[in-house]
Amino acid sequence: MYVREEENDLMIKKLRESALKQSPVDLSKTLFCLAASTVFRPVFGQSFLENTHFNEEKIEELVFEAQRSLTFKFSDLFPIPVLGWFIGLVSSQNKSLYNVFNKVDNFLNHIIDDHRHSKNPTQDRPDIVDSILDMIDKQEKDKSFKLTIDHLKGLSQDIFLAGIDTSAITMIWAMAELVKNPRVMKKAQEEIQTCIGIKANERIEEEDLDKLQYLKLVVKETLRLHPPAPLLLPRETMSHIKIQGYDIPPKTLLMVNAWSIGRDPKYWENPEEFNPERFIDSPMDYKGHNFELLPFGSGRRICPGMASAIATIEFSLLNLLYFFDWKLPDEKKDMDMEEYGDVTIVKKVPLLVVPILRH
Ligand code: HEM
Repeated sequence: MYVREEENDLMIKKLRESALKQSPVDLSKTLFCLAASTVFRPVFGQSFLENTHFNEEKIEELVFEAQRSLTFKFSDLFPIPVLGWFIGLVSSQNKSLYNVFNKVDNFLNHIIDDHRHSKNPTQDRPDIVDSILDMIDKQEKDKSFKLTIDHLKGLSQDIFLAGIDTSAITMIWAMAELVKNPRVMKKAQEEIQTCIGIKANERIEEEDLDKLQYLKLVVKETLRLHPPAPLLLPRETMSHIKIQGYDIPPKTLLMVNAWSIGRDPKYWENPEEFNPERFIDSPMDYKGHNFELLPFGSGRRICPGMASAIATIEFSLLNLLYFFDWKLPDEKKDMDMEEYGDVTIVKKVPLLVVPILRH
């Protein structure tokens, strides 16, 4: 069975208990944990979550702390590098960056130590860290390229910082939009009912996703309105360029505002409206070919995790909509859609909703 299926089964089991009690659940937390374990297990294995003090909550804290430290630095903004560095020093920006780097490095050391020394590896082993450690140990000495622990740490850090919260944020916004727009929720559930029906084994499988079209449009519309990385990742010009009459010298930091492009009335009709139907019969996709929709970036450095993220997001939404109806807690009148953040944009107020059992 796939990791994704196992993790969703676990999530549904816990949500069923809340549904029986008719108590609200913090879906923001639930979906962050789901995204964390779905990304972690194939790469780092389950055992370090069990063998060390790093649980999903600690990981969430570390991911957000590290991402906050990635926002603009004085050294990025001042043309004379030493001046930016000096302001960073007196404002203690350099110190906090150094502290976060140490925390992430300490976390990665834990993972590597756990893989090197754990006598009783639990499920999911060998995982990707095991495979790379094995390659490091067995590589020939005279090769010009040498794979090192630093390469392993770099790869792990990329996956850790780029792969977890982005998927979680998308699922959270998708569920918030669905609860806020009952027409869309109903239509997505009707499609599931028609195309999948009632599963005899009460389990959703990844293959079930192939039968659904509208759910995929819901995800696309969510990524238009709520790209998790609103400014993508910074780029630097390699040579002198001219954009719309502006001269841009080499080595200039450029940001692409995918958030505002996705809401630009020049390209989108009623841009603030959550309307997945806008993509019916439209060739527009998020794979980097249409510059009106760039949640994963474009070009050579487009997000390498796109296919995996989409599968995780679509599959979890399918599970949530197949097993439950969703409503706001009685005391709430409307869904709060306030956004927060810069490197990533999260839903500021946790998504508190009540699951009602369908199956
Ligand atoms: C909805 C989920 C996700 C979104 C919206 C997203 C978005 C992005 C964006 C905008 C970039 C920068 C691309 C550019 O500058 O053109 C990026 C880069 C990256 N993403 Fe994702 N991502 C997601 C999920 C993932 C996952 C699941 C992984 C890995 C498990 C991942 C790994 C990476 C890595 C390693 C990079 C850096 C690539 C490079 O610089 O060459 N991402 N992502």
